[in-house]
Amino acid sequence: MEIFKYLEKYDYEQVVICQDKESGLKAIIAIHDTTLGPALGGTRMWTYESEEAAIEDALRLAKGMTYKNAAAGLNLGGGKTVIIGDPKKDKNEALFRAFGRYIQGLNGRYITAEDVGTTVADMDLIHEETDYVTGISPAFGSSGNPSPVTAYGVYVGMKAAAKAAFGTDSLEGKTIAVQGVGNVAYHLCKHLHEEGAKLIVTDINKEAVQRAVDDFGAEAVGINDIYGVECDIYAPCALGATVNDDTIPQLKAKVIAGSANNQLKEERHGDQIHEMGIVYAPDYVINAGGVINVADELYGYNAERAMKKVEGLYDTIDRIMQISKEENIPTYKAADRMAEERIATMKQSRSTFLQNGHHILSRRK
Ligand SMILES: NC(=O)c1ccc[n+]([C@@H]2O[C@H](COP(=O)([O-])OP(=O)(O)OC[C@H]3O[C@@H](n4cnc5c(N)ncnc54)[C@H](O)[C@@H]3O)[C@@H](O)[C@H]2O)c1
Ligand SMILES: CC(C)C[C@H](N)C(=O)O
Repeated sequence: MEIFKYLEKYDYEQVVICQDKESGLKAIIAIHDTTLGPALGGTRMWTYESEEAAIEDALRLAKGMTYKNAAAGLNLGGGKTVIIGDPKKDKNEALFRAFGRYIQGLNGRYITAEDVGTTVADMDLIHEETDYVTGISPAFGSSGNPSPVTAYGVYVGMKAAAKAAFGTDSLEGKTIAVQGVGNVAYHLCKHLHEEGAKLIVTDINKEAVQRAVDDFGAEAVGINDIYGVECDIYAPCALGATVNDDTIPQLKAKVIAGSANNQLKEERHGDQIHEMGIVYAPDYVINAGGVINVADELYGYNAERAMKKVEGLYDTIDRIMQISKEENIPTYKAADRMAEERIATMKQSRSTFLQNGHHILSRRK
């Protein structure tokens, strides 16, 4: 990867490579765009095939957060961190505290939270070194684990997508194929089960699968069988790029709606599913519940206010579906336009110089 060429192409602001020999910290903080406010995005801990793969993931995820935060109406820019390591084996106190010190060094340009492989306990360790972290323990007045809220947002967004495909937003009797039943998808399955949906699940973690089978009567299938199962909705809730050349021909679902980030391997896959008549709920719109929830901490956390905003994801997805239908454009394009227009408008309106400029962090004590 020619890093500066890539940064220039997608207009990234900053990439910070963090190393701490004693604790084993190897992290990449990517800040994509801070037009709307400080970059807020989670920290992923994962075993990457190569350093290049880790940098690429951080960059793609950071750009996704710019669009997610903009489309969700938040006054926040986009950033993300990846920590290279095995979340089961490589975590230690010093690692997260060293990472917290790097975040503190950015002086509010980047705020972190949970993502795949990190937990509230990890955020609490980061919090020992910096205030620029959300999703810490509720005992600190924080919102805690964002996953159940993300799941609720995916649930209401899925209903709006179902309305576009089936003419009703009821999920009762619908068959939903859930890929990955981790933190978000477990709670999503709970909502779907309660509404009377039939669940088909898969996961590389056998215990996670068994929990869904036991708790929700889900049917378990093999890792690669999930794409081709007879179902109404495919819910990608593991990692990204699962809508691709290999999987699209297998899909029987009429709707794609799940929590994973970067579901389309490439944009052309979004065009392809649109032409096939598959209704796609854009990933960064439907999965914004968690960031909406943690962002509320910056105003002094109020669960009721945050949940009301998360419920609004139904209307946002509904609006995207309408634009897509009226203009016959893929839903991902309708969502991108919505996000880009907000950033462009705010860039214009915030360009006036203010000696005492106000921003979202001004309210923090
Ligand atoms: N946690 C949040 O609040 C949040 C918010 C927005 C988006 N997301 C995104 O949603 C997705 C899930 O997040 P999470 O927090 O639930 O993570 P998680 O790690 O708890 O769950 C992911 C699950 O996917 C499984 N998995 C990994 N690779 C798989 C594969 N190839 N096939 C099947 N299963 C596989 C894992 O074993 C795990 O159980 C991620 O893409 C994340 O970025 C999460
Ligand atoms: C800020 C976090 C809740 C971010 C979350 N992992 C996401 O991808 O939206």
